[in-house]
Amino acid sequence: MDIVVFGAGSIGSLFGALLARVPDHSVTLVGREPHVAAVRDAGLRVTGVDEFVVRPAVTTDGTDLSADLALVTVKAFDTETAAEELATGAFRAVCSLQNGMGNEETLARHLECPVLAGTTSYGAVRESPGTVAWNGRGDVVVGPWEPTDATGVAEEVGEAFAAADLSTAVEDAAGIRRRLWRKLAANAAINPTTALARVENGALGDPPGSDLVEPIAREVAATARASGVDLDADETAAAVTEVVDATAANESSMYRDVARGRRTEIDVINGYVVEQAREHGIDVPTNRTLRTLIRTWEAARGLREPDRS
Ligand SMILES: NC(=O)C1=CN([C@@H]2O[C@H](COP(=O)(O)OP(=O)(O)OC[C@H]3O[C@@H](n4cnc5c(N)ncnc54)[C@H](O)[C@@H]3O)[C@@H](O)[C@H]2O)C=CC1
Ligand SMILES: CC(C)(CO)C(=O)C(=O)O
Repeated sequence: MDIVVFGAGSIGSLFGALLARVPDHSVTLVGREPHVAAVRDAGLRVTGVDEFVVRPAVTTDGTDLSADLALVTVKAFDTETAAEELATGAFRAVCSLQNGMGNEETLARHLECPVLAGTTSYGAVRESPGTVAWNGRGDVVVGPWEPTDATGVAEEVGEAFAAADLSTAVEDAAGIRRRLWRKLAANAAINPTTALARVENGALGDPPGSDLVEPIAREVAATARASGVDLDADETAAAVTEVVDATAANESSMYRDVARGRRTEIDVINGYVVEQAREHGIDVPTNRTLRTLIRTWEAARGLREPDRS
């Protein structure tokens, strides 16, 4: 399969490298300098879980590309620009592997090809130009964003991932939405709390940290149900606790963003929960407080405009 990976940062570089190992796949990474120059000069080095070097095609120009699949791996606040650039090319399908919600709607607004949603628990950090650290093996799930199209394409993408030895599952549209909401619950509970308390995920496994996990997860589950996605509150809270335990040694992505003074994905995580809850007349005070705290930090650091609404 011909695959463009749009956003050759941490997870994009890892997926690009794993897919590029398959002789039948042809991979093009779209990224920024100096990473692109380093990959062009010496290849893309993977360290950690497995160590290898691949030589995918690489470019800084995301326009006028064509492939069977475009994998979108930019941070959520860059999805709009990515979609605009991808819309100048031609793809059989585009698939987001991003965290948070709303990325698929943004892609569908700009692109005519079928949009797939994806979620992954693989872990990666791009440590230096040309090198990505593969920190954790996980799984990847894909499915069509809309119920009416793309089931066949989702199966093909699943096969392309499986050929790269990625642990892959394919869901229908209802199934992938449930998966995304479940991941959203984990991100809503873990990311802002660990970022604000400056702790690894495992600190939420016991009181007082664990006291926050349940109310956040329950608010997300209630919002999901109001949005037509059947998430049981007890199961969701238990699933989030499992993620806390499984990733106990991790610094969450939001903790890393805040520690490095970078903008976070708060808008598509707790921000999304607050917006959806408001539409359905549900109160989500814990999510609202966390969203506002992280937004306050971003505004104070000049990473976002102050909210006037
Ligand atoms: N890193 C991880 O282990 C995981 C990340 N995710 C999600 O995947 C998404 C990406 O995360 P990371 O890879 O950690 O972020 P990252 O910041 O390391 O990578 C994104 C890359 O996209 C590049 N980019 C953005 N716009 C571009 C454009 N127009 N043209 C070329 N390059 C562009 C950026 O320069 C950056 O290198 C996020 O939504 C994140 O939550 C999901 C699962 C695991
Ligand atoms: C699941 C979790 C919380 C693992 O760290 C994650 O996805 C993130 O850090 O963004």
